[in-house]
Amino acid sequence: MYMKYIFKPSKIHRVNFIIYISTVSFTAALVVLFRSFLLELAPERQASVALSLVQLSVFLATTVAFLGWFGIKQSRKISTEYEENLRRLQAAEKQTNELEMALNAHAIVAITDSRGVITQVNDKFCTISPYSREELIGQTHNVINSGYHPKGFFKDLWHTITRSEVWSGDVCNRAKDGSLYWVQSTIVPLIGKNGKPEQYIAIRADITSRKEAEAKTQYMALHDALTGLPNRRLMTDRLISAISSKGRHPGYGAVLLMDLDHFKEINDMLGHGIGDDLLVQTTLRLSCNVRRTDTVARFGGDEFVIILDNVGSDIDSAITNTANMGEVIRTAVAEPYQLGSQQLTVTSSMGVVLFCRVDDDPEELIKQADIALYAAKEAGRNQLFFFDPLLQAETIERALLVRDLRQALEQDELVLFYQPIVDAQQHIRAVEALLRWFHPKHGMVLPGKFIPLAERNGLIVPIGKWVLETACAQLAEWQQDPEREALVIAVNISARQLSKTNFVDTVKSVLAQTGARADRLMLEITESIFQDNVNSTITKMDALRQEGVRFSLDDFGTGYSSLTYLKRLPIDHLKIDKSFVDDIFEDSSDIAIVHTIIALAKNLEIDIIAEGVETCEQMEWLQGNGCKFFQGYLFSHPLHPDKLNAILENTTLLPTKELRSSCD
Ligand SMILES: Nc1nc2c(ncn2[C@@H]2O[C@@H]3COP(=O)(O)O[C@H]4[C@@H](O)[C@H](n5cnc6c(=O)[nH]c(N)nc65)O[C@@H]4COP(=O)(O)O[C@H]3[C@H]2O)c(=O)[nH]1
Repeated sequence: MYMKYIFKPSKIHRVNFIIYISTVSFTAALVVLFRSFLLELAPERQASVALSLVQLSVFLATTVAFLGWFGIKQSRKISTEYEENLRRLQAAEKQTNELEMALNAHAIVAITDSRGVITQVNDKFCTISPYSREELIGQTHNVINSGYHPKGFFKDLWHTITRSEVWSGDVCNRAKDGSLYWVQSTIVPLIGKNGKPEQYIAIRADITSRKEAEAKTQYMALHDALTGLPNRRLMTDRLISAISSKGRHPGYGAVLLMDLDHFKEINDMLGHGIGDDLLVQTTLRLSCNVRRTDTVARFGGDEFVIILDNVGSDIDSAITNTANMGEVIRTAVAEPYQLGSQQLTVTSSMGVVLFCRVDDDPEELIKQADIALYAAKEAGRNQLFFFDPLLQAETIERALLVRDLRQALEQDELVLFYQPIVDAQQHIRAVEALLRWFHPKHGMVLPGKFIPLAERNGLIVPIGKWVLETACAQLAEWQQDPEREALVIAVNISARQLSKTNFVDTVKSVLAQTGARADRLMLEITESIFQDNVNSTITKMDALRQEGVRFSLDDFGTGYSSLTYLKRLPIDHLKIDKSFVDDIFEDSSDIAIVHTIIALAKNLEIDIIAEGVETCEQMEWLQGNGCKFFQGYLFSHPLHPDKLNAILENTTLLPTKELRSSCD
């Protein structure tokens, strides 16, 4: 196409050559012609004509010379221009080839006619699709339509390119083997003579891996890494849409907040690997026991949120259906788990709240479900509680109490009271350390109100350590006085404290720091301690017993049956719970239990302490049946340390003369 703008140099040389030859021939012909012309002239005219001819010849020769010089100059100029153009052309061709190669190496290219029928594709298109060229040409792009995009997407695309505008966007296509791939596509219309697009060139880049990475990042931002369940963020989104759907589909939905009972202990005792395994297995059970439209999400730790869509059109059916679904979940979770080499049974507690209004607040619903869950836990776990507005006030009160309890230690608001434990002669042989909290606003708070709260949030560990330090400091003081040095202090130890791996070291270091004798310290544990990891508990007890520390088992017979463990337990005393003592004259089965406990203790050579003795009759009956030690209001209420020390100043005999005489 460039040929019309330039001459070929060979042609120019040929023209110049012809001009030269013609000029020389023409001059030679003139000379011959002039010569014959001169010869025919009269001799006297020959000189003047010859001069004129010479002048003409000089003029002609000059003209020819000038023409020749000009011709050469022009031809050189044309030749230089030609070479320059040729060089440019070759560079342009090279660049075009390189661009084409680069385009083919990186882009998927297709050319279609104005109807979208494919007329050309490059190799890349065939590789990615992977259809052959023959299979593609003559087809429209429908052949790779993935169905991923809504119809409007391609409508917009066509609308843009038929208006002769360039369209760009990300498109998901389906390959011949059915897999999906993503391309970043630019479609350029080629405008024909009529001013309308007559072809389209689609240039695309494969962005499948980028899209996959984006999808993975998005998945990770919205899902829990361990279980793969929707996380708190996605759960909130789902809850928002479930609430807003109530405008279109009236009726009730439910939010169920579930957690595993004693998960923390399992994690602490069996390790985080087992804990994780338990969460994954729980996830499977939850997912298998909800409907496809429901959402199971991990809220954090061992807490799961289940959004139950459409649980009923009226409140009664919603409550019944939700309770049934909750029961299915609770039962599924309670099936034994195989965790590594061990089998474990874990129960769950659930708090439920129903919603039916489009303006329900998702955060508030979760808070209410949490309040209901808290209530389910308080009521003994392994059950489902519906949210009740009355619960809310109680929960707020408890939350405030926990806030204050955190400061109670620092603010010196805790005091250790002591309740005497006497022998049959009412000599004080030991005292039980019982915690009292003097709240600046509420006055004295009993442990029944704050110990369970402290257990729940772990505050019992620092509080328990303070109790141990205070009791041991008291022991060390009594050790200086021969009258009181034989006294023993019983300290309540919670399961949470005992589960700590450093429990033995903590007790030993408190004994060392205070200088208290180990054999004057009695640790009171309850049967609940044996729910988990009995072997580790026994090992810790053995280690402390070797130091001289004694153990008593509190609330015996009220909770988990530890009869099987009783034989293995390194305990020195068994405490008969107040509830049995209360009923020894009322309930024949309680009498039988007390008889059995006493007989059991005798066999195992363990001393019995009867707790909650309030009457002389109770004491006489217990004494008559082999009980040696007694604790209860009959002898003394728990006493402030000053009061106790005042009593113990002179004697360890309780100064309750009236009591003794009334019992005599
Ligand atoms: N009605 C009646 N009650 C009697 C009688 N004799 C004793 N009691 C009460 O029965 C409870 C005996 O303590 P517990 O079984 O160890 O039960 C304790 C113990 O489990 C826990 N507790 C108290 N102090 C501590 C502590 O320092 N650490 C831990 N972990 N728990 C503690 O709180 C529970 C309740 O303690 P308190 O309220 O002091 O209640 C005490 C005591 O005041 C009686 O004759 N009649």
